[in-house]
Amino acid sequence: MTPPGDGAVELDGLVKRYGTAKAVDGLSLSAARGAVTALLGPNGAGKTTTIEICEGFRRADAGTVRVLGLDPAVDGRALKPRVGVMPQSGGVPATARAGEFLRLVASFHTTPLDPGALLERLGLTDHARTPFRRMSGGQQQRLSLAVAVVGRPELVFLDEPTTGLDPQARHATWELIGELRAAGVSVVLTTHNMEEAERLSDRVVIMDRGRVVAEGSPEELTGAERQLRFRARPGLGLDELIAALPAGSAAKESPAGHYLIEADVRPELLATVTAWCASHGVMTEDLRIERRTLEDVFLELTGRELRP
Ligand SMILES: Nc1ncnc2c1ncn2[C@@H]1O[C@H](COP(=O)(O)OP(=O)(O)OP(=O)(O)O)[C@@H](O)[C@H]1O
Repeated sequence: MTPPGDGAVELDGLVKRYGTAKAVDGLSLSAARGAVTALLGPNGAGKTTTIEICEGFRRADAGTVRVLGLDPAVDGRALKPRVGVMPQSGGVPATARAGEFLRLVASFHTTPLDPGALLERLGLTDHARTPFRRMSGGQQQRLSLAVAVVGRPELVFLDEPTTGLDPQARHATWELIGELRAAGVSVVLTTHNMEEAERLSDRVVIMDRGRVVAEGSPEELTGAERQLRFRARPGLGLDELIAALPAGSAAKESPAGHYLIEADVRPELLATVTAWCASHGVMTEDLRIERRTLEDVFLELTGRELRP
């Protein structure tokens, strides 16, 4: 067990202003060693700014930053060989050829991964001789990921590692991140993809407007409760339905024709809802019982949707 305060990343009261706007507004978080921590939030939440401060690319205006116990603004040189960075875009010179560049980066490290094998598993073997600027966006992203991990870092920062990737490339990336974790590497990633956050992370830090609005394991955040969803004709009399449900149940229609029932979902509840629909001549579609999603959690906390 890592003692408190000895995480891979420890941020306390972090503030970053651009002009008069606060991109990061008193943010504190801890990312445990050997775990995957996701910073999840909508566009403009301050995720990239936070991660760039941790990488030493930007200076904070206030607060403390510790990365592997060091201050990236001061100890950049000591951190460089221990930390892998995948920026949101670029990070590789425009004319560099994928294979050569990856081998070059590998040569700076004492026990690198095999660059050829890494290209292979990220589906880049056929593009090993392609200059970075001629690669597609998805290929560039995968090469940036390879560059971030080839030196077997203790900690990697991945800024939106799968945005824009096709499903196959996304799964290859997820698999690689899972293997990093299994090898004891600390991973801090940013995403607006809830599925990604839920599937990959030990801990999710939900950010909004430069602040942490919630954090915990995906299970802690979404809770054990189930909810019932179905589609049916718009404008059902929900007050009447709620009256038929156990006390404390809630039901809403949003958008039109999409219904959500938040209640203690047991077989009796299901029977009550379907019986109520039958007695009102309502044909339901897509009736399903599901756990709350991180999207629901975000909506509840901020009143806004996570999706851009
Ligand atoms: N160099 C900059 N100059 C001025 N404002 C900036 C700069 N970089 C970011 N911002 C602003 O700071 C806020 C936070 O941006 P940031 O890129 O950190 O958010 P993000 O959560 O990573 O968003 P996204 O998901 O869109 O990448 C935004 O309002 C953005 O417009």
